Amino acid sequence: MNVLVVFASKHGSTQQVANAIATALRRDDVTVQLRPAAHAREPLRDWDLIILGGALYSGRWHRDAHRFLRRHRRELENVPVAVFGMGPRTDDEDAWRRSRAQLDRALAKRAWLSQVAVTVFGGVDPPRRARGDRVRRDLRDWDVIERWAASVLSTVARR
Ligand SMILES: Cc1cc2nc3c(=O)[nH]c(=O)nc-3n(C[C@H](O)[C@H](O)[C@H](O)COP(=O)(O)O)c2cc1C
Repeated sequence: MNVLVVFASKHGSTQQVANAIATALRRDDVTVQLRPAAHAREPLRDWDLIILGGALYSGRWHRDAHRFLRRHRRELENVPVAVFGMGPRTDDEDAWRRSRAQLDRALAKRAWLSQVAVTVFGGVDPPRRARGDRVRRDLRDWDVIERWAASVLSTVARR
């Protein structure tokens, strides 16, 4: 299976998640390419699955993720796409629900997308310049991320 993992990241945490997904898929003998959304400009051909992840900022999904979907709309209509957003930095239900609602709102404009999975992963505080600041919060759960990648793969393999 050929999988393209595309990410839209500002401070790198979404890129790290995309990287972990690519690594997990490769362990399953999947051929994976990993690209920043802003550089994924060539026509999309021969992908069995595309995984698109983007950070949420101020209620909006990263614009490179939106641009990727706009730019490739025609080609994406027939490819299964799994989507993830990043992410709440406090582990409470409201924060998770808010982030999920933001991602759902972003995707509502893309009814044509063949979504096979949509999820939100925990986020990470941006790097701080000032010393002595409190510890960066990191709500990423790498087991959850790997399990999600595996479940997406089996969903697509069953189709
Ligand atoms: C200024 C700012 C605004 C943010 N707004 C949101 C938001 O509206 N919804 C959300 O789920 N996460 C929000 N986040 C959390 C980011 O999505 C999280 O930090 C993520 O890990 C950033 O990804 P990146 O490191 O790939 O840029 C915000 C973070 C910052 C610093």
